[in-house]
Amino acid sequence: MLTISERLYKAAQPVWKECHEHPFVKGIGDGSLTIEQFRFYLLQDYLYLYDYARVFALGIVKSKDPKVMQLLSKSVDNILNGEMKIHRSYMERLGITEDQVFQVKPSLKNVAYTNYMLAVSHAGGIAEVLVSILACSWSYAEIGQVLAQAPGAADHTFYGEWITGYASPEYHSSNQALVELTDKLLEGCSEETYQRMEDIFVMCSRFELDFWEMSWRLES
Ligand SMILES: Cc1ncc(CO)c(N)n1
Repeated sequence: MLTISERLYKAAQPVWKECHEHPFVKGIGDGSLTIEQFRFYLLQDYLYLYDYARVFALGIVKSKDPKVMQLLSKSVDNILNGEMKIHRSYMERLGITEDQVFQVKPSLKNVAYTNYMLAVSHAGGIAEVLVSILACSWSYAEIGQVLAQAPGAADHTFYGEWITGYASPEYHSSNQALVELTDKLLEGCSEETYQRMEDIFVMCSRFELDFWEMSWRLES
């Protein structure tokens, strides 16, 4: 019998495969991505991450389990003060200040994605919150790992830092904790509930693909 997370993973495979094959993702891996495209992505992703952190914070509000609250508050800290260090480091390298990022308007697809996660999480319970963040976290952990396996990719002078960040044991283990928590929260759930979760997971995976595509095309 598959666990809930294994079922979700399987359901999203066609979309994840497209993410792995996307020229933006491949371009980070082989260093062929233009700095202009990466810069566009970086600014949009920086704005994205503040809302992403808000979704985790909503999970703290929705949870009654102190252990879950602790895990989610650690995740909020990991995003705002860990993951975003990668972005801040690239901003420094590219001469972009935080004030300048906040003058950038979030793109249509960026807003659509974060508003979807926030709406699902506001309307739902802790399980909806977890599942709506899981595709983001898990797909990045997998992309980081896959890209880091290519010889020299993690040592690339520009994209190496991004790859190393998402391939790190810290990122892997914080994602693993989210996968395990999702399984725990949804263990033995009804088929109806599972289907609702699958819809959320697949929708977020499609938004992930859209985010790569939007960044590739500089679509604001
Ligand atoms: C769009 C997007 N999805 C997921 C992650 C991983 O946190 C990220 N940084 N950006």
